[in-house]
Amino acid sequence: MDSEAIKHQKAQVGQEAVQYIEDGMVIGIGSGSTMWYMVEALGKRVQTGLNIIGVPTSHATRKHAAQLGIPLKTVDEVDHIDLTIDGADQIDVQYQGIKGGGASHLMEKIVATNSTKNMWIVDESKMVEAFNYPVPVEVIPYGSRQLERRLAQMDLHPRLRKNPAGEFVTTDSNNYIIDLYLDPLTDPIRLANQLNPLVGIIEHGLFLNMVNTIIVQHEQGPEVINVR
Ligand SMILES: O=C(CO)[C@H](O)[C@H](O)COP(=O)(O)O
Repeated sequence: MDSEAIKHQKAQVGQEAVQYIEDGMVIGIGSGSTMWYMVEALGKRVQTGLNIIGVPTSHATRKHAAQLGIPLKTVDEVDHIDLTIDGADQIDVQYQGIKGGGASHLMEKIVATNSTKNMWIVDESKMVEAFNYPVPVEVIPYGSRQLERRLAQMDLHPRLRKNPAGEFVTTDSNNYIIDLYLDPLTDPIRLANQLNPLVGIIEHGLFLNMVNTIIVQHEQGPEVINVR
């Protein structure tokens, strides 16, 4: 699929997802380019009378949603979140996900795990047999190069993420990202179990057994997968 077709599918699925938002809901609002379209569509519904509270998962999403007049609260200011809608980098055949390509997976995972339901919205290029996308790991800057060496010793092919200027990418929580280049990654649960005990890791981008509904946009239209 070329990049124009992918962009078109992201826009379509972003608009599609807004139909699932009902008056009175508290909505977790994910991050990334697919979610950008969803936020635009949600803004239009709010401007025509929809009454919701949004809980953004990144500074970028907060800024975008606020500009459109979407009422917002932080995850600590709400007592529940009815539904979180978010993008994903890849989804495998077990409906496990990799997130964090945009470096927002820590806040996204905190919002997701505090949500009654989670929905992912993706273009069809994101659906894969086995993951072949780098797994992002958010790490404390202190000791991050030692951690990178440790991950290399574990054959996890780590690389501290840098921006085009060659500086370490920092997250909204002022941490670094180490990407693990594992291709293919067939056992994400095993990888999560390897990463969880390591000191200095705050959160990895494996979102396991977490999604309730996936909307996959195809050329012919959206496909809704009810996972759990
Ligand atoms: O996890 C994320 C950000 O941390 C995004 O949901 C993921 O990277 C997908 O982004 P996009 O919609 O731009 O392809």
